Amino acid sequence: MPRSKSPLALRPDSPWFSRRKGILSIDDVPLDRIAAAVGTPFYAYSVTALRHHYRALTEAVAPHRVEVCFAVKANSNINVLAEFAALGAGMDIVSGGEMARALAAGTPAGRIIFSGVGKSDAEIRSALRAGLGQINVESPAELDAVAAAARALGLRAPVALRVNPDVDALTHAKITTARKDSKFGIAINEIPALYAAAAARPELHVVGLAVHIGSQILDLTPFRLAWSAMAALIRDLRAAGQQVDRLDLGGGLGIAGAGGPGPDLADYARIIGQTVGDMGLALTIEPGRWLCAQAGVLVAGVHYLKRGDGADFAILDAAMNDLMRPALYDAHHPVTTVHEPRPAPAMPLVRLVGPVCESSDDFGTYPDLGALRAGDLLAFRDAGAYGAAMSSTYNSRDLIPEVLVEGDRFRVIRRRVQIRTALRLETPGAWQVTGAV
Ligand SMILES: Cc1ncc(COP(=O)(O)O)c(C=O)c1O
Ligand SMILES: N[C@@H](CCCC[NH3+])C(=O)O
Repeated sequence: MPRSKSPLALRPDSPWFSRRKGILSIDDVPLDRIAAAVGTPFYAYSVTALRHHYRALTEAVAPHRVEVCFAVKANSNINVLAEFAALGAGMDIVSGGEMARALAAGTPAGRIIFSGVGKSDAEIRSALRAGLGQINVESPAELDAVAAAARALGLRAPVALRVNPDVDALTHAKITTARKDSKFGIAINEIPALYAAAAARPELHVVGLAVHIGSQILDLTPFRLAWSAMAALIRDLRAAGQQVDRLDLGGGLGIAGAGGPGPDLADYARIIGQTVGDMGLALTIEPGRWLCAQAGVLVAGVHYLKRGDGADFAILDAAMNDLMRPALYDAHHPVTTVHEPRPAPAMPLVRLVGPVCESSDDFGTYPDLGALRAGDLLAFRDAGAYGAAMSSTYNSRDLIPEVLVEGDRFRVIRRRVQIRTALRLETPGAWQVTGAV
């Protein structure tokens, strides 16, 4: 994960975050006003930023006629999905739950792609019944399961085979997905035989191939390698008489930290054009992070300050269950004080931690937040992707609110999910007797 060098700097590429009368605002809404309305911690997303990112990416890839399917896992709030659906996005999903969300958000079934390595029979059946546009199959066993479900339903399943091209995405080891030892996809040398076998099955409509090499990719070279390998594979398949109409290029485009620019969209689009652009393929990309990360913040309150060894602790009301990327991937999110930073005689080192009983409930050390006081609000930037979507109720903590901001208005799109409500839902069942002892 890239580490931010200058967390106080407001990025010039983020016009939706600015200081208004000294208070950090998202679009035209000061973050302390949202805090007063919903309490802290909370997530807030700028609709303007979501739209900006969607339009910038679709325009960049438009010359190559690429369909954009938002990876729902990055931010699965139905209201966020509805914004993308209204802009014309398709969706990339990985579970029955995500399918329900994508459909509820208004995405046409035919524009939904079902990815993922372990789809259940029930999920496959509902995908077929709903008429999803494409099921990306990740193993011969899963291909059999899809064929069996299609046969039972009397339908023809539109499938693509997900290829593992053995390419290192040069990202964090935990989010690289296409090295030889990865659980994802089917080894590239196994594809020709499997493709031919699948194409011969009447209950399958083999539309083409898919690939996804990892996430938070900043160096575009691995994309070039993977997509070139896909182009060569498709040429071989066609030479062997197979029909390959579609290629799903996956997601993975990374965002930069506050310190520097992210990958260049024009370069990304150029690589698509140079590798697979002139093969008469219907192309798709599945971006998640790039479309929504920079549109969102997590706002946390400083609860206590405490002397520490080397750095003082600021104990926040947000924790690893709200934003787990630092604990999981050592990710470092830029942090900005919502108020103007207070000058301090020497800029203190502050370690931002949460209340959860784990030492890894630690957001990292920040050198220049100024003098903090209890009650201050801090904004964790780049939190619009894999923030709320990955949150949990660990330590029986409530799921926190999410807020959508547009211009000078905001609306709550997820209320605080109280553990008390969850308790009511977890009514104990009777023990089942499973056999004689
Ligand atoms: C199959 C697939 N598509 C798309 C994505 C979205 O990735 P990102 O958010 O990095 O664009 C992922 C997540 O890594 C994925 O597994
Ligand atoms: N969840 C990860 C990325 C993995 C995406 C899913 N394959 C993140 O926050 O960076």
